[in-house]
Parts: sequence; C-alpha cells; structure tokens
Amino acid sequence: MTNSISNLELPHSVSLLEKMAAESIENGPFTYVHSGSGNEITLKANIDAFESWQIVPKYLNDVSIRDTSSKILDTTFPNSFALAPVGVQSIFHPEGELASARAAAHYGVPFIASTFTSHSLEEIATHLGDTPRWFQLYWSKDEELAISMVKRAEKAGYSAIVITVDTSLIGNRERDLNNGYSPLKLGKGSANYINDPVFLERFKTRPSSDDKGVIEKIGDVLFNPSLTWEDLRTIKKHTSLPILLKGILHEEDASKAMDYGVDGLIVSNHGGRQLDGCISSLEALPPIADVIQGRMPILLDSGIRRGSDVIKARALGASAVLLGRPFVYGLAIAGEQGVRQVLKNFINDIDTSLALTGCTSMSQVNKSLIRRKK
Ligand SMILES: Cc1cc2nc3c(=O)[nH]c(=O)nc-3n(C[C@H](O)[C@H](O)[C@H](O)COP(=O)(O)O)c2cc1C
Ligand SMILES: O=C(O)C(=O)c1ccccc1
Repeated sequence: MTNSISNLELPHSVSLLEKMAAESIENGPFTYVHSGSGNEITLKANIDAFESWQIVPKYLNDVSIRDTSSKILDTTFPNSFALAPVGVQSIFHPEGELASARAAAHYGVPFIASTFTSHSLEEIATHLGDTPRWFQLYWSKDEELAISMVKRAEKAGYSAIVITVDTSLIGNRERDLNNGYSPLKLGKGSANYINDPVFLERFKTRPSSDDKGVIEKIGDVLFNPSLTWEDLRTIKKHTSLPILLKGILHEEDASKAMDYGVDGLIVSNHGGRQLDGCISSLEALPPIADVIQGRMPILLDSGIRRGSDVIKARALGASAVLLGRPFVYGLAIAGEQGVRQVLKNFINDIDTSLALTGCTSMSQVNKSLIRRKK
C-alpha cells in the first residue's frame, strides 16, 4: 500500500477505512489514532449510543431540494460538521495538517486546528483559503504562551477559540503505553511552540523541532491541571473571539459555562481517549440541551461515523458535529486525496440521511424524529 494513490476509490464504511489505514501505516501511529484509554469501554459506548437511538422519519414532504447547512456563531457549516482538532498529523502522512486542511478547503468544511500540530497554525491557515477555521487551545501552564497562541490565531484568521477541558493530563492509553509509543516524545507536534515568540524567549538559541530540550519543555507546559472556571476570565480579557469549551459532559458544567459567558459547547469525551468509563457524548447531550435551552450553540463529537449520526445528534439538541477518526484514516491511506474521499462520502451520506428522514433542512430535524430503542 502506498501513501499516494491516484484514481483512488476508498471504501464507504469507516470499519473498512480503518482496516485499510491499519495496512497503510506503522502499528504505533495506527494504534495511536484507533485506540482508546483503559479498557476502551467509553470508546465502544460512543458507537453503541448511536445504535440505541432510532430515527422515526416523516414522509411525503417534497425533499427534492435540501439544505444540510447550519450556522454556529458566525460560522456557516455547509454540511453541519467540521473537522475535529487532531494533533500530530504528520505521524499519519508526511503532509499532515496541510493535506487535511486542503481537503477541508476543497469542500468548505470548517477546520479546527489543534495546539499540538506538526505544522504551525499560520502555515495551516495558508492552505485553508477562505474556509472557516477555529483554533483549539491546550491552555498551557505557561499563561503568557497560551495567550500568545491565541493572539497568533486571531491574526491568522481563526474565528473562534476552542478550549479543551477534558485533558488536564493525557488519558491512560494502555495500548500506546504497551507499544511504548508517544507522539509527544517524538517532537512531531512542536510546530506551534517553536514558532512562538514567547516560547522561543525561553531558550537562548533557536531550537529545532526535535531538540530534546524543546520536547521536554513542551511536555512540562502542554497541559495545565490547575485550571479553574475563574481562569476563563483571563482569556476573555485577552481576546474578543468567541470561546467554546470542548469536552463538556455534565449538565452542571454546561450551566456554569453559561454563567461564565462562554459562547458555545462541544459535548465530547475526546473519542474515549481520556477517562475510560465515562458517559458517551450522545447520552450526555439531552440533559445539556435541556439546560442550555438554545441560548448557545452545542456541538458534539465522539462516535460520528455516518450521516444518520448527524441527524441523531441534531435531533437530540446539537447544532453540528465534529468528524474525528474517519478523516484521519483517509489521511493515513492517501493524504489529501484520502481525506477528500472520506469527506465526499460523508457529505453525500448526510444529504441522503436528511432526505430519507423526510426533511429539507437541518433546522427541521428535532426531537419528534427520534426515539430510544426499546
Ligand atoms: C489522533 C487523535 C488526536 C487528537 N488530538 C486532539 C487534540 O489535539 N485536541 C483535542 O481537543 N482533541 C483531540 N482529539 C480528539 C478529537 O478532537 C475528537 O474529540 C475525537 O476524535 C472524537 O472521537 P471520534 O474520532 O471517535 O469520533 C484527538 C483525537 C485523535 C483520534
Ligand atoms: O491524542 C489526543 O487525543 C490528544 O488530544 C493529544 C494530546 C497531546 C498531543 C497530541 C494529541
């Protein structure tokens, strides 16, 4: 299997994509994307949750013209999904985020750049054209550095900051630990650090991305387990961009987010990679939607695999979703072309699912169209 397949025809199901990705790249990076933490109970629960809800379609509505878009804050999501922030994409394909950014731009799918990318946020932006982009922040222990990254994101045209709250430290990913595989230690996600003026100030000479000192320093400051709700005030002081919290699962946290002036939520358990045994994101969604009552947008990820999943998430209260592992499999198989194929198939599936639910627009998808399986 090669990493550059022309006239490519990728399978339509994520389980087959996963198999092809496993054959395309080394075991270390494949296991890194594929696996979850602990006994992978939450990883599995994410998929099971989508199977435990059933769409109840309504027919004879003239669905010949359809609109799959949704608007979140000031961003239009043409197909009601964006690419989830995924770090260190060069472990899957040498072009990493640049390939996935170009594929996203091809379809106008909004792109969320991770803090821990293989290419800098500025370079990624140059591959996105005018496609909407948000920046996901791992709020560093080094506050000045965190703020510097936010300022850089503003300057590079990122229109929202996504703060991931479920990663006070990295989950116990047993398979990666057994493999002795850690992208953090490989220096493959250093680009935003070694291109940051504040980070560079901490060094006497300009370091390279795989410099041992750099890797150690990033490891020291990447996550910040001492963060509290009050710290949100600091970030709001330094940016006028909207702020979304990614990783919210408890309705009391959703309510607190409202109190602290957050602009949106991403209901997520990080794809079952953080706390194993925690609730699936789809199960967490209805109580959160009840608390929020439409006062801020709610997005959801963790387990989105096909178009009907988008309909289910919308019916239970999410405005849009994030696509994670499936696009990474496309990247691993064939770089930009691989991601393009995954996006094309997913976009078609969303449109088909909307029509077959009996709706002409995502705004018509509501609670009346979904029931829990008995
Ligand atoms: C390889 C990999 C790297 C990830 N890196 C990040 C990251 O840097 N920041 C972040 O907030 N989430 C990260 N995530 C989590 C995704 O944004 C998303 O929540 C998750 O993939 C959703 O689960 P699913 O892919 O099973 O649908 C990563 C996920 C994977 C698979
Ligand atoms: O692997 C992840 O899920 C993740 O969020 C992450 C964390 C640090 C570096 C790269 C990715």
